[in-house]
Amino acid sequence: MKIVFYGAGNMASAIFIGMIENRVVKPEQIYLTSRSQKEKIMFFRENLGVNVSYDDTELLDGADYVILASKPQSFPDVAKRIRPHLEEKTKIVSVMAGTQIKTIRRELKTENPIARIMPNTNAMVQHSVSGITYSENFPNKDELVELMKSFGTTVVVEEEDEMHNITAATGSGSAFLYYIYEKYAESLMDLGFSEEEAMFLTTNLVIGAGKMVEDSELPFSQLRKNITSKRGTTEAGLEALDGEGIKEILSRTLYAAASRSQELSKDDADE
Ligand SMILES: NC(=O)C1=CN([C@@H]2O[C@H](COP(=O)(O)OP(=O)(O)OC[C@H]3O[C@@H](n4cnc5c(N)ncnc54)[C@H](OP(=O)(O)O)[C@@H]3O)[C@@H](O)[C@H]2O)C=CC1
Ligand SMILES: O=C(O)[C@@H]1CCC=N1
Repeated sequence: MKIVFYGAGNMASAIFIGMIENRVVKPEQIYLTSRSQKEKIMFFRENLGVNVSYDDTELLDGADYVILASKPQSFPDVAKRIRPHLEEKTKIVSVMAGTQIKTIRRELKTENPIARIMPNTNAMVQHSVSGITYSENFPNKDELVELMKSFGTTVVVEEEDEMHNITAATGSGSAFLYYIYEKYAESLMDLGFSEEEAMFLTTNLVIGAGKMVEDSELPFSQLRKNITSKRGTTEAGLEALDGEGIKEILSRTLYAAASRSQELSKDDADE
């Protein structure tokens, strides 16, 4: 199998590192290209043993999958590179937020099978939860799902439009959680901890809570209740959090992200 990544940035590298670490593909089956940051992809060649090239003929010759992993705004340039060399057998898989299958088809001027996936950077530790949707002519869907299992779990989305919500929930989702961790650590500093202490406490709290969520069969609400004593410290803190409208804040956050995905799909949809 030959898998070619157009773009080797944060998301692509999380995917191919996850694939290689899980031994689902061999490094020599992976080809990387980028726009200009050659040193970065040479680093991957030296450290992982993947192939690197800027020759589109060589890259696309016999490719089974082409992964579109640039920013949506760079896609027209990527499409120009791919278009003249795309073979009929090559399946196209896009990780780009918002960019619709019909837009990819139009830019690449192709009837080739296209899938859109929406992973997250937890792919690097094989814990992405990724949405996936396919064009009608996509063959052997199981093969792609198996490949994706190497970097986490997958959720098949029947309607492409549902990808907007998946993008908000999981594509962007870990960034929202990291931001909460950041603010938690900053608030510990307000309480009087040093930066080092605040980072140490927050990091271990997050790791421990993650393991509890993984190992325990209890819902989040029960895990919370198990910590909350009547008229105790946790109850006091939770009342303050609820008073600030934590649920509404998170709803607005997710709504803003999903709306941006919709806007991105309109930007490129009908020009
Ligand atoms: N980051 C994330 O958590 C997630 C990102 N996504 C999607 O993944 C995509 C990439 O995001 P991310 O990895 O964060 O972005 P990065 O900026 O980290 O990476 C973008 C990559 O695209 C390359 N690129 C740009 N233009 C071209 C070109 N003409 N030919 C070949 N390669 C090109 C860049 O090369 P160079 O470095 O040389 O400029 C770079 O390697 C986006 O579409 C985003 O919506 C989806 C889910 C999660
Ligand atoms: O911020 C973005 O647009 C991309 C898509 C999901 C995560 N990162």
